[in-house]
Amino acid sequence: MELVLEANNIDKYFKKPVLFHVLHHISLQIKKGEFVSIMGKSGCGKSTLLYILSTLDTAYEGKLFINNELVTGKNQQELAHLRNESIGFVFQFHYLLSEFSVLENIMLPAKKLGIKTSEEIEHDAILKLKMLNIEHIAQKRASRISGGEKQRVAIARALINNPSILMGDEPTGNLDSYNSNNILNIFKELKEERGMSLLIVTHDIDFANETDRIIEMEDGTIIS
Ligand SMILES: Nc1ncnc2c1ncn2[C@@H]1O[C@H](COP(=O)(O)OP(=O)(O)OP(=O)(O)O)[C@@H](O)[C@H]1O
Repeated sequence: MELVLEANNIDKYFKKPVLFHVLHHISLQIKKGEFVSIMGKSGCGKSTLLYILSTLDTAYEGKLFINNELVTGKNQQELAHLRNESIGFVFQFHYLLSEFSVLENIMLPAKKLGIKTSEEIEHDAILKLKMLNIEHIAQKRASRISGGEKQRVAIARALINNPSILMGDEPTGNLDSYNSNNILNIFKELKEERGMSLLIVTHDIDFANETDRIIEMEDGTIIS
C-alpha cells in the first residue's frame, strides 16, 4: 500500500485571542489513487487541518509525511519547493491573476519551479487545457471568463507540476450544481485515469458520497 500522505497525532492550538485547542490528535492516511472528502460542521477545524496537511501551516504538534518523507521540521524554502512539486491546491475562490491570460496563469507554478523551459511548460499547459476542455479560452484574460471556467483553470494550474496529491478547500462551494458536477467528474477522471490522490473539504453531501471515503470531523477530532 503506497501512502501519499500520513498525519500522526496532529494537535493544533490558536494562541489568540484566547488559547484554543482546535485540532485534537488527528491521524489519517491517504493512499495513492484515493479520493477522500472531509466533512463537518462549520468551525470544526477542516480548513485548519487542510492548511497543516498542505504544509502551509507549520505551527502544530505531531508528524506529517508526504510521499513517505517526514516534512515536519523542514524550513520554509524546502516546504515551498515540496509544495510546488508535490501538492496541487484548489480553493473556493480561484485566486487567478486577473490581468494575465488563462495560459499564463496555468504556466506560473511551473515557471516558479524552474525545471522546464518555457516551451516545455507551454506544451504541458496546453495538455492540461485540453484535458479540462478549456483549450478555447487559453488566450482570454482570467477576468473575462465565467466562474465555472475559472475553477477549471484553477485546477489546470494546480496540476501543472503533476503533483502526487490534489487538495481542495470547498472547490465547488461557489459553483452551481451543473458546474459542481463538472468539477466532480474531473476529479473522478484524475483518480481513475491518472491514479491521482485527492483530499477535498466539502459541505456538499452529494459530492462527498461520490468519493471513496468520507472523513467526518467534529470539534477538532475525526469521528468516523
Ligand atoms: N487564526 C485563527 N486564530 C484563532 N482562531 C481561529 C483562527 N482560524 C480559525 N480559528 C477558529 O478555529 C476553528 C476552526 O476553524 P476552521 O476554519 O478550521 O473551521 P472549518 O471547519 O473549516 O469551518 P468552515 O466550514 O466554516 O470553513 C473555528 O472556531 C475558528 O473560529
